Amino acid sequence: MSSAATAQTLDKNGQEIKAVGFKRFGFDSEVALDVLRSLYLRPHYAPATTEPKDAAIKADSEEDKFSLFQSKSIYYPETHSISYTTLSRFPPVKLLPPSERKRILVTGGAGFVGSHLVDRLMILGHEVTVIDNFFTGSKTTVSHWIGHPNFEMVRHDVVEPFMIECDQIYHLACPASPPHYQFNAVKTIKTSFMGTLNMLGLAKRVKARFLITSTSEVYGDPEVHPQPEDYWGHVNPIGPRACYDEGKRVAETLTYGFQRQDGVDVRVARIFNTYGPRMNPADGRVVSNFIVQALKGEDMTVYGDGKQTRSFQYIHDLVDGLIALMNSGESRPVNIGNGDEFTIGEFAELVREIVEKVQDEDGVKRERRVNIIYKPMPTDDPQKRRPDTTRAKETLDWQPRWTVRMGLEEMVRYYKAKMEEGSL
Ligand SMILES: O=C(O)[C@H]1O[C@H](OP(=O)(O)OP(=O)(O)OC[C@H]2O[C@@H](n3ccc(=O)[nH]c3=O)[C@H](O)[C@@H]2O)[C@H](O)[C@@H](O)[C@@H]1O
Repeated sequence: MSSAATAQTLDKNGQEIKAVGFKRFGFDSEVALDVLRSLYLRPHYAPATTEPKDAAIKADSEEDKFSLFQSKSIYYPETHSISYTTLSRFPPVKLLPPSERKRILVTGGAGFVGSHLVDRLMILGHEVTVIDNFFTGSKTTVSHWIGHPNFEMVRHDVVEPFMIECDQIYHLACPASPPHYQFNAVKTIKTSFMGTLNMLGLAKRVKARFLITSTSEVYGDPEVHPQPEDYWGHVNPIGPRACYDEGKRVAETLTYGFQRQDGVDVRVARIFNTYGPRMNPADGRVVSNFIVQALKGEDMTVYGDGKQTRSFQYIHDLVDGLIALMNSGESRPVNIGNGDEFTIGEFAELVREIVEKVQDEDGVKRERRVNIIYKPMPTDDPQKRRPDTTRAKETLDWQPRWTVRMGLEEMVRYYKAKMEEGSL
């Protein structure tokens, strides 16, 4: 077994990360990292720390203890079939007094970002309702909460109105990876426009605070570097990415329209490239592609000459930023991203090195070192991207803590365990 279970996760200042989140703006979002890990990493990488008190259900082994809080899928290669398990016991959640317990709606809550946000809000003791149409999201990302009294999941497409009493709305629903959002461009822009209109209408009606996850893509192929929030962007309105970029731009316009006209309490997060466990391996984005390719021993595909840049943020930093923004008084757009910028060529080499490190720790023999190969550049692919996060630092007191290396190591372990189970 790997030594990774005991490996330390160090932040950008070399301090160990034991918990994520913080108490800020009257909202406590702090959760022990091992508790979160017990919801997505397998036992040999992250033993669960929470011991059940009841002797009758006390687990015999690390493996049993761990599986108390995580649903599993077991793959049977002979019949190419899969068996899903459900939990008989839920991860412990905080007992909040009713005055502090919020009713929170998360649209797109079964997606990659949504599921991590849901984990955090649930552990913190809030009542969470997820709506998702499962186009890119999956029930497996939140299956460990299904049946919990504080949790509800509804199959619903945000292009149709939805009614619920709630205090806060995190509006995440929209396909976000270029191959997915270009698959049905009309549906993507419809989701951004109609979905945001419906959720803003709901926020207005029930007087909920509304947060939309916008994107760095509103800056298009930027002529200003790094990108501050007051940069208006450089977007091709008729190109293949426009359904997403312009969709999110109009969603922001709607959001501020409801604020000005109807007094809706709004928050706008512009999220920069984010990665982490539960990213769909077939997502098509660069981090999942590179890790899966390297783990499978396949060539890693760099598009173009690999000189374009991106700045990668780990999922836990993003969730910290989203929760801080939601509970703050900042209603202007806020960039949430990590300023560590890489060329895609450099990034391919870093991912390859980290995959090899994790394989070596686990005693995996490689047949060969994977190659990095070059493929045509997609149309309108932005040449550079790095967030200016001064506003988030000043108004939210938020800064990313995870190094790209630390986040990548964890994500590699997550995908590797999935591959060993046969579910990837
Ligand atoms: O996160 C963001 O800020 C936004 O950017 C992403 O778009 P993009 O930056 O193009 O993300 P990727 O598809 O991961 O591509 C990053 C870079 O890697 C390249 N790439 C991608 C995949 C691959 O296999 N190889 C490769 O070289 C792409 O051409 C691009 O230059 C997503 O579209 C959005 O969800 C998101 O809002």
